[in-house]
Amino acid sequence: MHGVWTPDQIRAAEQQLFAETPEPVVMRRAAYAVAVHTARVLTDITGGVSGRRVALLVGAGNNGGDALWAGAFLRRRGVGVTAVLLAPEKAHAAGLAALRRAGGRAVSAEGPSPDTSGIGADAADAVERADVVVDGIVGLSARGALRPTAAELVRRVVVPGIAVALPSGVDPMTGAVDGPAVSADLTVTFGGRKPCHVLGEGAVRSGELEVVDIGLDDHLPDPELHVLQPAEIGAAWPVPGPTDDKYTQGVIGVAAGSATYPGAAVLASGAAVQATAGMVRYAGPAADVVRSHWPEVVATGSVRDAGKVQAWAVGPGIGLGASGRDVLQHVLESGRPVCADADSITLFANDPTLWDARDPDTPLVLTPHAGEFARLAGHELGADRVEAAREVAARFDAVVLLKGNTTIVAAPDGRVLVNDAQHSWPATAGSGDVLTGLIGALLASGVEPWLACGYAAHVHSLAADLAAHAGSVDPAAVGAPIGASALLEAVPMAIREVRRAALG
Ligand SMILES: NC(=O)C1=CN([C@@H]2O[C@H](COP(=O)(O)OP(=O)(O)OC[C@H]3O[C@@H](n4cnc5c(N)ncnc54)[C@H](OP(=O)(O)O)[C@@H]3O)[C@@H](O)[C@H]2O)[C@@H](O)CC1
Ligand SMILES: Nc1ncnc2c1ncn2[C@@H]1O[C@H](COP(=O)(O)OP(=O)(O)O)[C@@H](O)[C@H]1O
Ligand SMILES: [K+]
Repeated sequence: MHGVWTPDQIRAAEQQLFAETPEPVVMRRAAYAVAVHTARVLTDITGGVSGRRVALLVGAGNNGGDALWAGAFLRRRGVGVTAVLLAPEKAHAAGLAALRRAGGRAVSAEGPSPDTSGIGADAADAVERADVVVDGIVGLSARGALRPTAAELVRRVVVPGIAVALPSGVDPMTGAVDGPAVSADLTVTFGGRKPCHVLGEGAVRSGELEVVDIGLDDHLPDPELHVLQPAEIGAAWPVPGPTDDKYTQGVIGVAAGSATYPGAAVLASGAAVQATAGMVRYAGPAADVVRSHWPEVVATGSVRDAGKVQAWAVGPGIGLGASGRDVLQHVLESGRPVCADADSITLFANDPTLWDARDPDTPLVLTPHAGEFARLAGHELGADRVEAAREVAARFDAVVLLKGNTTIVAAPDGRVLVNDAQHSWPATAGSGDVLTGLIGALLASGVEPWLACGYAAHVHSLAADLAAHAGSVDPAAVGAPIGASALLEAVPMAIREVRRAALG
């Protein structure tokens, strides 16, 4: 599991570190790493380092200081370095002096004769002629949208960009972007991942991420967020062992679909069939359709005669009427872990007395998309999706999986997992039904609910990616849109992939 720390946590750890290692030494350590990675990118794209050109975009704080020191190190390797200073009077003095000593140049972003968009000729020239641009505009202390001159410089960058700490223009806490922002090919960050590297637009804008050790590790508290790694998902994914039979692996009950929406039942049941080996029971009006698609499912017409299960997946397509309500109430009273999705969530929002049906000691997972989340929370989902999910998880004492390009999984005790899909192929009708089946199957196997959601979200987005690329894992392959059935079909491939990662 990778940890993710807030800017405040990182800053506090830095202060502790500075008590044993002077701040300038730490900065040079960070900057040296930026220089090493910039040299690597220069070599990748131009075949060498010496004689290449780098433009540094330098803001008013220590982020600019990092960039200036990195420029000084690059000069020593024969790189032509020009620093474009956004606030010349506030530029990091020691970094600027080091760059100049090494033979680097510094120009003002706005002078001497700015064009109509406020950029000076020397600055425009430096950005235009660079092989690589290093973004040291703003780092951990970024506030709000980029100011106009910084925004204009960022708009002009067309060559590969290396972001120092984080891509400027991205909110460090939420990853949200408001106006122009750097789209980095590579982000070199220090001490640990920050929320903007794994959330929303920020995850995309960060490009490849290099986390550099600057000595913070011993000073970092528990991380704010967690990101699961494929290998740990693969190692934990339940597969049958020598002494297992169909019952020992957990039986999942699927209560989904209706005469109008039989597809939801087929997709959720199919996902449960493919996720784990045990047994899937289906209960609802789509029993015949489910049986015809998945003959291995034991299907009945009603939750009341479904038989014994270890967990329930409930909601997709059950409707908002009395029968849907009755189904939800029944599974909540079963004393088994429940993954409640889709109509279940709206039913809870419409009738809060349903919460009373729940056994307080039995885990509940809620999997809303943004619209369902607003109904459940009683307010719109804002830019801070992590805090929103955390608040609702605590309020309802449930694990909340908030769907989207970045999936957030919040536990009632405040732990948060993040799954960044890195693509949008799952954005297709019915793919949520597949996710529900995956989570339910993992719950039935006894996987802890917070992790079950994290494992399922990862395998779900990976399955979509594999399906879109017809099974190819070649990053250069071109994808094509898929439907939920194709995603479902790719689930075993995705499980194989994470299990392969676990083997090393
Ligand atoms: N401490 C250390 O030794 C180490 C620190 N490290 C590095 O320091 C970085 C943190 O440095 P920091 O705290 O100085 O702030 P930073 O992120 O550079 O930005 C602050 C300036 O930006 C400006 N600004 C703000 N918002 C803006 C906007 N929207 N658009 C435009 N400008 C905006 C604002 O300007 P002002 O309002 O003052 O005019 C403010 O002064 C960290 O990310 C890492 O890179 C590493 O070297 C490891 C060791
Ligand atoms: N832009 C996106 N990028 C990646 N994943 C997405 C995106 N939009 C939605 N998803 C994922 O697709 C699934 C959609 O679920 P849901 O909205 O419930 O669809 P449905 O009700 O049609 O099954 C969720 O797993 C969600 O996280
Ligand atoms: K930056």
